[in-house]
Amino acid sequence: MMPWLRSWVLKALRNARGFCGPHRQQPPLPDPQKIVATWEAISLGRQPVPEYFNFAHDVLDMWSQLEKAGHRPRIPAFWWVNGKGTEVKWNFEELGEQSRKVANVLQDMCGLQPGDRMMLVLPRLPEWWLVSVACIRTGAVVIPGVSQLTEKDLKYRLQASRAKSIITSDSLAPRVDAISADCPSLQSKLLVSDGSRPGWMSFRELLREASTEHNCVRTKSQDPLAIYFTSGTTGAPKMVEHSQASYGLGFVAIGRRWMDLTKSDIFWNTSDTGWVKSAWTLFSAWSNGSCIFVHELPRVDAKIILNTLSRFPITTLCCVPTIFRLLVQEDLTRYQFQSLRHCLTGGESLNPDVREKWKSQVGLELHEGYGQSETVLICAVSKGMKIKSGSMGKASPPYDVQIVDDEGNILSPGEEGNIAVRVRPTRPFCFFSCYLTLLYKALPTWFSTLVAH
Ligand SMILES: Nc1ncnc2c1ncn2[C@@H]1O[C@H](COP(=O)(O)OP(=O)(O)OP(=O)(O)O)[C@@H](O)[C@H]1O
Repeated sequence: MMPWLRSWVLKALRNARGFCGPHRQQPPLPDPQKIVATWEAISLGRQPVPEYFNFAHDVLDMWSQLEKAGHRPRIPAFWWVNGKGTEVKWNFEELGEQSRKVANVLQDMCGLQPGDRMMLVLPRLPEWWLVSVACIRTGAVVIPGVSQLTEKDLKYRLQASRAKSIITSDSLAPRVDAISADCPSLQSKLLVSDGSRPGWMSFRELLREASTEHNCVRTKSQDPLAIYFTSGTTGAPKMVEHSQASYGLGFVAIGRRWMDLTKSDIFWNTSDTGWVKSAWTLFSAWSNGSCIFVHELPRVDAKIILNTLSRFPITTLCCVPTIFRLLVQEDLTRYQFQSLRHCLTGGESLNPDVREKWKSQVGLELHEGYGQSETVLICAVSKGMKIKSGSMGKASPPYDVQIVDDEGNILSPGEEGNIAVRVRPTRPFCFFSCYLTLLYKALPTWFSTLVAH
């Protein structure tokens, strides 16, 4: 064959097979607004959930490409400060690189396979966000916990979940050592520390050596992503499993509508990393291309929070009502929050007095939201909604939320009852998959919880 003809045939074949060689031009990147709008439509239940979905590959790596192509302002994707002058800033590309390294550590050093479970108990350190993303890259199921867990709590959680690996810091490691002989499933322990400890692998050392090359696993939308233990208000903590889609896609619209997040926003949620709210922030902020801001905040201190809000260009703030109660006790006229424009709260009842004080001194409303470990956001006061004292807002789509009696009958306005989410005939995709032992099928038509206030 003539050389020019051969090269023409080869080129045509390559293009026909979708070969990504040097001759083939990459298709132009879609408009970020259109991509987020598609994810948002899925998260509102208006479009079907795709069969395969992986947040790290489909969302974070997409933002990394969009960012490289100049479709995002030059703000970090992750911004961590410790209040002592140390800062960590990653854009989406750097976040991708770092989390791929962690994925290699989890796979090669901890032997984690898709579906294996890893317990993640760290204070607000950047490693928490890296491990969360790395678990998604490897298909490992993350089980976050708070640093206050006692030996008994740890033993219960490790035994019940049959976690294969745990990653934690110096303060919790002795408690894990005290009970690990009773947890036969636990095969590897990673320590996030500048020191070392017998029986533990040094996470930071392994990370230094790890490769940045990693192939993200292809996960189905229904594959497990995370297991949360509920607070145990009404009995022993239950193990709630969420899927790749329920968390990975379930927060896009919540991020847009309740949190009012865009690719230009810098979002600070002061929540402990062990609470679901930390994961809620991760998925809602990053799917909308926003920056997650974190202060190490070893102890809750109103002055530190107010100074941080004055010093950094934080646009969106989320704290539990208890923290807002502390903040409004300070002299807020001494602070200027140049960039702050939207405030959120949830996790416990908000006292109207706190909302009014915040509004009168800062000039911003507090937008309340309500949800449980089993759900994403159930109802909320979205931006622009009329704020009524004592109300937690309106149903957050795709949920059909009603107030029902103990038999599941819908009550009239003004009657006291249970907050209920309709789960039959159509199960909302963002609802939890199952309690680890109690199958979803066992639930009645309404999933309900006693109204707490
Ligand atoms: N805006 C809010 N106002 C009042 N309470 C809230 C609000 N948001 C969340 N909550 C509380 O947080 C709880 C969700 O916490 P979580 O799912 O961890 O477990 P739990 O329901 O407390 O515990 P368990 O199911 O183990 O008894 C809600 O049930 C509710 O009591």
